This record gives sequence, structure tokens and C-alpha cells, in this order.
Amino acid sequence: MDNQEQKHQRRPRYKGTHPKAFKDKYKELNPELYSDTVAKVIQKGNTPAGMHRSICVQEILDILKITPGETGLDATLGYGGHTLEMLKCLDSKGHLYATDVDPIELPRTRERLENLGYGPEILTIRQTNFSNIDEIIPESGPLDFILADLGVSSMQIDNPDRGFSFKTEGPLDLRLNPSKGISAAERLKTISQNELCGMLLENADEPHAEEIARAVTLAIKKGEDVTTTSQLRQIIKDTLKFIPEKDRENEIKKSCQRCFQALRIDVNNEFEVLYDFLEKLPEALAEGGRVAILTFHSGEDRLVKKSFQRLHRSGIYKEIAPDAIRPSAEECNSNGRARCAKLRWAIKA
Ligand SMILES: C[S@@+](CC[C@H](N)C(=O)[O-])C[C@H]1O[C@@H](n2cnc3c(N)ncnc32)[C@H](O)[C@@H]1O
Repeated sequence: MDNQEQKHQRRPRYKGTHPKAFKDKYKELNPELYSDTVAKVIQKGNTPAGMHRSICVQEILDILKITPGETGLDATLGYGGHTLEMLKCLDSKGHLYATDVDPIELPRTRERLENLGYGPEILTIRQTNFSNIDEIIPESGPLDFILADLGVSSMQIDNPDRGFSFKTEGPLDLRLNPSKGISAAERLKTISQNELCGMLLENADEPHAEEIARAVTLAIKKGEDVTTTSQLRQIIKDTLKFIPEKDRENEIKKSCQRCFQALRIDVNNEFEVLYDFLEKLPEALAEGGRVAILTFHSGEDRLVKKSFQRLHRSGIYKEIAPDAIRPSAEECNSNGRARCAKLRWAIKA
């Protein structure tokens, strides 16, 4: 054995199959480059990282009945999945407006759609809250169709820096627009036990609201940090120790889901902005204009249902969905995020 062979060769460091950084984690983050990887992930019933799979696409198109030459609004642009389908219906004639509050994902979606050939001649994208729909009408004129697909996109949930998911470590932020308002962590510092309990009940029907609200406010009072997703999850976990072991893990998961949802609704004023949007809809719609709204929890669905029913009774809408439409079993099986979706529609008189 010569010297050369004896010399210890340091093995290249094995990065492992689970790289830590989100941006290193998934090939799918570049869907245009890795279409085969993306297809495999979708086939397994998952949503590729950095992408969002649009829900009830055909049901929405059947309701909106878009024809070339019409003007419409996608109030929740997200990944642009529904927007793209609506643009195809316009067939280069008419105009589509699209809004989203998210300053992080919006430019990416704009670029993706521009690369597909949908520029400002057919598509106008605004970073704004859909509660400001009235500010679009002076430019667009009355709208023939409107879609709102509420809540958060998969890109937002999957990005740990946004703090939307209890499953990954990140700052407890949960804002759709992180440059506005206060983060969930800051909100928790200002809230009383009673108010937090009310928030968890009202926004998410959390059955352990009292215990969780007590534990969170006590931790903050004692000077403990509740500023990351995992710190909040740990408090919820510790609080629910009284649940029998066989059910505990599942209950903790559900409570985490509900508490994060409640906080997200709160820091983004989701009920207030939805209410404003629903109130402004009739003014924004053209005669015979169609609106479809996709909701993801009972609080949102209740608001939409009540508004459509009231405005139907007063003759402002000539027709409304008799019942909420649910995604097909096939769609729910292939996309778990579709399971709690409910779709309602209305047509202006
Ligand atoms: C479920 S995603 C929409 C996905 C989109 N339909 C698609 O097919 O890609 C919801 C989007 O609505 C946005 N959003 C939520 N509330 C909003 C509001 N009040 N005003 C504007 N955008 C909002 C979120 O930032 C998110 O991007």
C-alpha cells in the first residue's frame, strides 16, 4: 500500500434524504423544471411544494359560465390555477382582474402567468384585499363573473417562514400580508384569557378552548416565549395531557389545527373582510352576473349562506345555490385539502 492509498480520505458529508431548509427540500418547488416529480407527488394524493391544486375547478366553471368578451374577477389569485382556467374560457377576448393580499406569492404567480402568455392586455393583477372590490369597479366596470376561493394556499401553508402550519418550526406569524397588522405571536401578548377563549370558540369551535387559553396566557404571564409554531404546539400538547392516551395524539393534532385556524382568522380579520366583500358584491356585479365562493370552514360558509339568502329574499339575487356543493369523493381522495370545501353561488337579478 503506498502513502497515497493510506492517507485518510474524508468522506463527502452525506446531506441525507431530509435536507433541513425548505428551499432545498423539494424539487417540486420548481414545477416547470421537474414536471415528472410533480406528477408523481400529485398521483400519491399530495400537493407538490410551492404549488397549489385548485379545488372544484369544473364545478366553478359550470357556475360561472364564462364566455369570450366578458369581464371578471378572481378575488383570490393564489397560485393562479382558477385564474388560468378562467383566462382559457375568455379565449383572449374580454378581461380578467385578479386580487390577492399576499405580497410574497403574488409576484411569482404574476410571472408564471406572464410566461404562459397572459399579460396586462388580458389580465390585471392587484395586490389588495378583496374587501376593496369597490375600488376595482371604476376601472373594470360591472363584473360578469366573480370567484373567491377563501383561506390560504398550499404555498403559504408549506412555507415555514409564514408560520401557518403547526407541523413545521417557524415564527408564529400567520399573516397573509406580513407587512400589515400584527403577527399571531404579538397578538397573543395583548390578549386576555377570556378573549382568547372566545376567539378559539368563535373562530374554530375548539372544545378545549378554556384549558388552552388558560395555559397560553399563563405561559406569557410567566415570561415564557410563545413566538414560534412549535412553542404553541407544545403548550397545546402539554395542556391536553388529561386526554386518554389512545385518543391523545389525534386530539392534539385537531386542536392544533383549530387553534392555528382561529389565530389566522383573527390576525387577518377574515370574517370582517369577508363580510365587507359580501356586502359590496351586488354593486360590483353586472345584471345577470355570477359569483361563486369556495369556503373551508363552517364560520365562513355560514356568512356566505346568510348573505346570499338575505339578498335573494330582497330580490337583489335572482337565484342562489339551494345547498352547498361539495367536491366529489374522487377529488377529496386525490387532494386532502378539498375535504372541507363548500361551494356556493348567486346570480344577480
Ligand atoms: C385558496 S388560495 C387561492 C388559490 C387559487 N384559487 C388557485 O387556484 O391557485 C386563497 C388565496 O386568497 C388569498 N386571500 C385570502 N384572503 C384574502 C383577502 N381578504 N383578499 C385578497 N386575497 C385574499 C390568500 O392570500 C391566498 O393566496
